Amino acid sequence: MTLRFHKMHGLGNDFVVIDARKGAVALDAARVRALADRRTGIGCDQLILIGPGTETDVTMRIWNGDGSEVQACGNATRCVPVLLGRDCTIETVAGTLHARLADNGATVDMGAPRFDWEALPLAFAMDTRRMPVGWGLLDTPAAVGVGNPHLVFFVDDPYAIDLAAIGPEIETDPLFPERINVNVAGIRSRGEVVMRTWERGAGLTQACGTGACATFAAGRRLGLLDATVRLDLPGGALTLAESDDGHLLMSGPAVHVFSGETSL
Ligand SMILES: N[C@@H](CCC[C@H](N)C(=O)O)C(=O)O
Repeated sequence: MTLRFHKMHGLGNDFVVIDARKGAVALDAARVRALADRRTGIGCDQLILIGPGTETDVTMRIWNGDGSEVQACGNATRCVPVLLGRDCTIETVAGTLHARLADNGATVDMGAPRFDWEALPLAFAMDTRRMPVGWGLLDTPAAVGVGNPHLVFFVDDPYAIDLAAIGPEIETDPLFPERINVNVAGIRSRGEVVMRTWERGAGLTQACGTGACATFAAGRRLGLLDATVRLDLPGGALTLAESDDGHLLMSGPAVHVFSGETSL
């Protein structure tokens, strides 16, 4: 049976998007890995399954390329209104998100960040503002939940960090029972940040929307950033703004590249 898909990306963080609003699609970790494989499959960082909503326009489920299902995906959330061609509400396991079309992409209300250690989770209680832990050259991170868990290290030069080497060690540290996404960020001014991400279940990506959200939220919590910030990721720039009620509003591009069919 052939499976129709859409290939999309947000700043090079790429997705296979399956629209199952008109008919259920069976997915498991093995099929996700097969579809995500960049040599024998279609290839993507994450696989996104869109379904019919009851209280919302649609539902969205997210799997990393390693087959792990996760709670949030910022760049993919911007792809949904682009695919639908309209503003929409999206139900995810992390809650309801509001997305609206904007110039060449979308703006998404990603909700309020979480800072409590149990929400991430961490294996035991700890100050998540400046954690008393370190790995190699990286230490004293902040931890932030934006539907999924993130660690944020503020460093002088994010491109001087061998993230491909240290990322997997941190991702799988026993301190993080559900693993964790790892962000390194350099603050250029109160309105500009340069950052990179080692993603849980996907590795180094060109961009991580929830990573940008977490970095912005951590910087705001530490009094280092203004209420609207440009974040420069390897694949391009996102704008993060804090709403009056403390929500994270993320704006940036989202692109439909092609559609196709597969027998995988
Ligand atoms: N690239 C996504 C994040 C996808 C999930 C993440 N790797 C996790 O495991 O939590 C984004 O743009 O937020």
